[in-house]
Amino acid sequence: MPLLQQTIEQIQGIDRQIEADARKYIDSLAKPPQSLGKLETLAIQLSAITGERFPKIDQKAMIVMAADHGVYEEGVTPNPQSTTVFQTLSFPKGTTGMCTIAKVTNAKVVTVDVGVKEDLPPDAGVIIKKVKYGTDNMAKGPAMTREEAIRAIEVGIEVTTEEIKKGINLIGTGEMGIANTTPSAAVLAVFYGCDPLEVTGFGAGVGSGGIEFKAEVIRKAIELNQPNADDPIDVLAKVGGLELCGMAGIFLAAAANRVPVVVDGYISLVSALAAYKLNPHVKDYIIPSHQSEEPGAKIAADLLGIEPMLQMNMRLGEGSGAALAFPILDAACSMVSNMVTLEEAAAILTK
Ligand SMILES: Cc1cc2ncn([C@H]3O[C@H](COP(=O)(O)O)[C@@H](O)[C@H]3O)c2cc1C
Ligand SMILES: O=C(O)c1cccnc1
Repeated sequence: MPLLQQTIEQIQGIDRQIEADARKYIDSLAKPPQSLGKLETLAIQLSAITGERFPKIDQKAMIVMAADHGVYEEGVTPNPQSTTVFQTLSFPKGTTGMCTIAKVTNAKVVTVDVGVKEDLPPDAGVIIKKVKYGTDNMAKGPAMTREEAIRAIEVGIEVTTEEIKKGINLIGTGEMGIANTTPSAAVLAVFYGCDPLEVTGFGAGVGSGGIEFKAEVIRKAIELNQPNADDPIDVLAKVGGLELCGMAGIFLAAAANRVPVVVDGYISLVSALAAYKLNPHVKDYIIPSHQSEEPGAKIAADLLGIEPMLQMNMRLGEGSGAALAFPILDAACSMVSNMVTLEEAAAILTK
């Protein structure tokens, strides 16, 4: 069976019994019920995902998918496309914004070239799994073929499965790809069935035509390619991006292997939504992080039914918000592992 199909079929819902047991145990700790708020919900979700009352997330990885976009030539961003290359090469050095946040919890950074326009040096610490040299311009035709989209999703599955085999027990999703808020908005507009302007934002900067022009390019691409909203792979292939596919693969592989996966901002959320449409159980394995400033991020999170927990006015991408959620997850695990129960605490009196 092809890898994508096999992975989709492997995904099952989380264990509701363990979830209920975890709730009961956390309620028995020395605190008023639910007084640790979202730390409790996170701990319960981690237990239900892993099947462990005391979940371990001591081997963390940020997986970054990097790729370029043919739609760049329409002028949707003022940033040079070469930014994708130098930023991608900076991840293994640990010097990007996300990397500096990931360092706080000693998270490993795994960088994957799934479709950067140029050949990267083989010794740069980037995993080279290039499906093609950037997408084609979706304003002139499909961004990629269905086969290429499937291959890019499989790259995400392969890399993630490999990391899990090596012992990684917490994953965060990240991306790098100049112009990728444009396909993100296109994919979301198709899934949500709205006018692109509603989900188009500033990204890392807009060209001289502003957000209206960016939305017009997206409108044109959707009209031309007619993606089928009920077929997530068709949508990703026609108006998506290679790193969006790669990240969808990360979500699928994490869920298939019962490993928690923290979703970053707008671009990651759109990929998560595509993976969710391939198997709705994926949602159980997704842990929210921050509320990106991009207007579409809220819509994507609502469609997924998850609530971002951090309001930090961030709009960088790269996985920065996901990495920022890692210490909070550590706190949730510490709470379950180290707190005494109310009964144990009260026993001090009788000693
Ligand atoms: C220096 C720099 C570093 C970045 N790191 C992430 N992004 C972010 O910006 C891009 C998306 O925005 P747009 O669609 O407007 O191009 C992605 O690469 C995203 O990760 C960056 C952008 C820049 C310029
Ligand atoms: O929220 C994001 O993922 C985002 C927002 C702006 C630019 N790049 C990424």
